[in-house]
Amino acid sequence: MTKLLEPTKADKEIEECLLAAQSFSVVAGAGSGKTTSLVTALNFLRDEFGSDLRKNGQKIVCITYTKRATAVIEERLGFDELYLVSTIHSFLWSSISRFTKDIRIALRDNLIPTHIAKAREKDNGGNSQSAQRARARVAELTAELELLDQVTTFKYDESQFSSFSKGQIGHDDVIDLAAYLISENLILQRGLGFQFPYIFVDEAQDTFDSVIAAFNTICSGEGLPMVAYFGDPMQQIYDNGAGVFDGPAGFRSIEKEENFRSATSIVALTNKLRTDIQQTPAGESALNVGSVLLTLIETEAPAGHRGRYTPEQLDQSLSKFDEALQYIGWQNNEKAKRLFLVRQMIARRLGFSLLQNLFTGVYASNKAQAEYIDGSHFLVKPFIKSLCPLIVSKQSGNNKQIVDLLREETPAFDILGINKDRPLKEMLERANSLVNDLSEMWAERPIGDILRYAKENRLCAISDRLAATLDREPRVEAYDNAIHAEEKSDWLADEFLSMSTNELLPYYGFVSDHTALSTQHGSKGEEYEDVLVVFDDIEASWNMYSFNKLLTPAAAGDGTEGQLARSRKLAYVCFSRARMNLRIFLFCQDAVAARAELVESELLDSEQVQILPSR
Ligand SMILES: Nc1ncnc2c1ncn2[C@@H]1O[C@H](COP(=O)(O)OP(=O)(O)OP(=O)(O)O)[C@@H](O)[C@H]1O
Repeated sequence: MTKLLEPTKADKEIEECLLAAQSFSVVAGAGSGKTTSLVTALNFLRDEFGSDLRKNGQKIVCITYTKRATAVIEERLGFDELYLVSTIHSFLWSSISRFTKDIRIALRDNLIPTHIAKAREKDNGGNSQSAQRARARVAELTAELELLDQVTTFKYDESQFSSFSKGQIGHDDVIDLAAYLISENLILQRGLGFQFPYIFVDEAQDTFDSVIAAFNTICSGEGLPMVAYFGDPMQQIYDNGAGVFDGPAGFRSIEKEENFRSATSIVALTNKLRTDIQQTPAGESALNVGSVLLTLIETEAPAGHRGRYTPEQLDQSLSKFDEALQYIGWQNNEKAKRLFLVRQMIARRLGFSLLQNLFTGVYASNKAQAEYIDGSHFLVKPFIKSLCPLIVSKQSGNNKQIVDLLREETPAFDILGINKDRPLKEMLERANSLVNDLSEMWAERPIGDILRYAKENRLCAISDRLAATLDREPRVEAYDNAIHAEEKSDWLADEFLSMSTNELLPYYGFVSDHTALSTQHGSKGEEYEDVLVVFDDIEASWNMYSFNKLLTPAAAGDGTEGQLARSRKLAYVCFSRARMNLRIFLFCQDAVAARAELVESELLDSEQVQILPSR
């Protein structure tokens, strides 16, 4: 059912800007309907100027922060080719990738020398590890610089790191490279400005400064092209973000003061976390008080290494979490989204800690880690795409789904594939017997055996890299980072293949977004009826944040400016995801003192703060 949208003053102002081809920035808090206004504006442009734009072969570009947001907006626009909805990385790369010569010059004259200068700053000439690493990095980059002329094409395949001499541009470098090329190259500016006369940027607070500057340069003249930013400085939760996102000279700043998402008690809390914008509940949500409740969970002072819990203390803290869930009556609230600072906290609760440790440990490169997080790493991909869904279907007795999965993902069952002439009945029987065997092996055999079975019986697509890994002997040498750093993925694979399958289903559930657990950063842009935000600084063990110091500084001590700003913004993002009911768990060491401080600070009323009774 489509929601009835209330007309807002901001939408009127946006229309005026679009008709006058004037750039603008919409600056507004959480739940104010920025994304909604963005989609409304894109539809308005289609109605007003769509046919002319189509005739000229021009498109409206809309930059989103995540691929998920891209999909949502594309759908809301009816997959119309008038729009190019894209993440910033793909948009920038598609804009510059043809300019091989210019890319080479930019790398030679700007990007690589900048990297070299940065590495030199870390070299004090001494023998410390960081100085040695910095010198090695300078040498590596200098060698890359010399090989640059031999590169015939440059590519960006979403990998995090660049290998310039192989023509590979990494995630962060794409941004710097494109921003540099656009701001230096008038032809590129004009070309982009003609092709995309309207540039829309959602979540502008987390868009890189250099990109905002580049878009502003493209749109610096009178009339089209124009740029429209939508964002909230308070929701800047990634350090690369601009925070502020003014348009080019002459832009109009548009504000929205409504909050259409959250019930009034939640808006009252989020208003207290900021002073720049104060929201008024609006629309249907203004009719609900909803509820906010913070539960203080007292734990012992950490007795482990570097201020962490000992394993026993960690167990205690996990069981207190379960007790607190019972205490607030949410142990069976399946729809409540539970937000945690770090993935390891989720892994512990869902049961994939060993996998999490492996893919964030010494054998995992940053690339391996990133691919593990999105499920695309060559070792885990067959499980995410085929084997876990097959086991889940088998467990729930869904035979039709088994056949569908096999047809979609497996060469041997493809209706146009090698077995296309075999009778259907025979294929179904074969599918059944293979999945039965798979399911029996699953409980007993290590991951390596499962993959070999899947490979032999063509149960899923197996990449060449995985096939080679399955065929080689395990490495017998003890891992030595000084010698084996380049080949560490062998040790990663060997350990993975020897593990049991126990943790694969919970990991698959999390990666496929089938669980109610999410990272706090990952909740950005989303909304849920009920939200539980979990703050345990000790378990999270991420010093960049301290929610105890943010919320109860007298009890927990003063945080650094950075810690407090980051924690405040993330808390704001998390709290503002809730439509109706917000629950917060704050682990602390002196619950009575923390409660008194919280109430005195007037962030929450006394009936909104409770202490988990000790057993
Ligand atoms: N004009 C409106 N009338 C009624 N409901 C609205 C209106 N605008 C937005 N909403 C509703 O309010 C909620 C929040 O909207 P939206 O996600 O667009 O806000 P946002 O500002 O982008 O949020 P955030 O910055 O927190 O991610 C959605 O459920 C949306 O349907």
